[in-house]
Amino acid sequence: MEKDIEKILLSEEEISAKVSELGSILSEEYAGKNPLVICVLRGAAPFMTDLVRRMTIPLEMDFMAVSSYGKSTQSSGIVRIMKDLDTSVEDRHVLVVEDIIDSGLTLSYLVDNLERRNAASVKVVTLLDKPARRAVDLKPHFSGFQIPDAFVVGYGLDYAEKYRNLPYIGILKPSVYS
Ligand SMILES: O=P(O)(O)OC[C@H]1O[C@H](OP(=O)(O)OP(=O)(O)O)[C@H](O)[C@@H]1O
Ligand SMILES: Nc1nc2[nH]cnc2c(=O)[nH]1
Repeated sequence: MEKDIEKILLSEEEISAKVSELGSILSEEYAGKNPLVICVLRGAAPFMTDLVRRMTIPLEMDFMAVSSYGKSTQSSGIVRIMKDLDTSVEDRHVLVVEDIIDSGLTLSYLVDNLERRNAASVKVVTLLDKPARRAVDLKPHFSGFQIPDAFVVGYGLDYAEKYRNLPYIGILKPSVYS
């Protein structure tokens, strides 16, 4: 896998420090609220499992899987729920955990969907934010790193289901996907 990486953008240590910082911020934000922390499968799984272990308050976890049509390295904007929550979000404080916001289309659909289910609040934490490519007006409430407009893999992020288990986040060599 290493030979396909052009450059390491965020090291394991940098990611770990940021996850701890976000965990502290979110523990304060959600103290006494027993939030429902939702992982958007599959990319957000490593971030979610590390993040909740840096949160020091009672919380619940659930998982959703969505699929964007026609996606390889670009979003199409059409989102379908492949696996729904097992928990009702009605009157719950919901925190959606994402690995990356790119066009924003996936999250804009998800936030809207969860708000319609009468959640008490819906907020978003993303590890990575790529604002250069936003197609909708969506800003995460909590964000780890803003990154440049490049295709990144590792720490949950894949290309064709590969590289999710890299412990760091790197920029993929364009020759791998072009
Ligand atoms: O802001 P957007 O342009 O909508 O892109 C962001 C979405 O793309 C990735 O998921 P992907 O559909 O690749 O699924 P995965 O998490 O299973 O890899 C990522 O995990 C976000 O959910
Ligand atoms: N793996 C990966 N998935 C994405 N989905 C949206 N942007 C990206 C990206 O840069 N890398």
